[in-house]
Amino acid sequence: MTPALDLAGVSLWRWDAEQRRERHLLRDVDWTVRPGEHWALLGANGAGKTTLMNVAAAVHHPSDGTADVLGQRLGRVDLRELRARIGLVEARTSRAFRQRLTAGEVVLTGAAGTIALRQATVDDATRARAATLLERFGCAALADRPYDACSQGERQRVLLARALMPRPSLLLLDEPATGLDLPGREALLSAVATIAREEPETATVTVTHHVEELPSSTTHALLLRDGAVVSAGPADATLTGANLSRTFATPVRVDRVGDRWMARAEASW
Ligand SMILES: Nc1ncnc2c1ncn2[C@@H]1O[C@H](COP(=O)(O)OP(=O)(O)OP(=O)(O)O)[C@@H](O)[C@H]1O
Repeated sequence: MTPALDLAGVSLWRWDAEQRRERHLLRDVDWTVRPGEHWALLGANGAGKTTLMNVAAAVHHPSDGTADVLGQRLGRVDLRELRARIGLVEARTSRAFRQRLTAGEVVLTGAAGTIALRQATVDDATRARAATLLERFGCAALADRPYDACSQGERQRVLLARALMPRPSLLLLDEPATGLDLPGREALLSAVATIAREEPETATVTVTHHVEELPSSTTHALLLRDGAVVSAGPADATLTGANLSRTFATPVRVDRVGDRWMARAEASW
């Protein structure tokens, strides 16, 4: 089975004009994500999570090493075609919908991966899929509501439905629960767990700072610090107090609560 993601020795650096030297954002990252796996990507602010997601989303090329996304080697393929097979939910996507689209129309734009909607190009099958996805995430009643008028939590679920329109093989969620209240967060996490159940071949990666924001479907985790992998592998073996303490450079205790995780800083006094 072709991995959804296969990164070997991936490093990425950028020229830092202030310091007048190259700055490493990723260092020698090895990472394999297989179809049907659901990864958590955790790290402190500035650890390189978004940079790594941008490699996975075929947005950035590594400066060194190789990155195969859905079996295609970055640097050798048409990125637009590859990106069409990847679902991406990030804050930037939400901000892009400034025009007056309804939530249902925002989902429809996912079919072509555009921001604007060309109604004339939308066929009945596309409309039916959009309706099914809205229903699946408890958003059927929002279909005709202006997207701008939806709550933050509703918008995130609408964006999840949008990302699934082209039946992506790889779904990338960059801090999907940020800014959501408790019911909003739980509704989102349950939507992500539903994807894991109903689209068994789809691989997902969820970026977060908080283990409490990981869906119950999480199977694996990769912990990043200063652009380097601290630990990666099956979730229960990776999301340990010792590993998270190294990742966040502070003593952390982790508890498994049912099918979720909870972490808190160990008192240091
Ligand atoms: N184009 C760039 N040029 C120089 N430095 C960059 C560039 N893009 C990102 N960085 C730096 O690389 C580091 C990693 O950034 P990245 O956004 O990947 O971290 P992150 O783990 O997603 O952080 P956060 O949790 O705060 O979103 C940061 O220190 C950031 O300032």
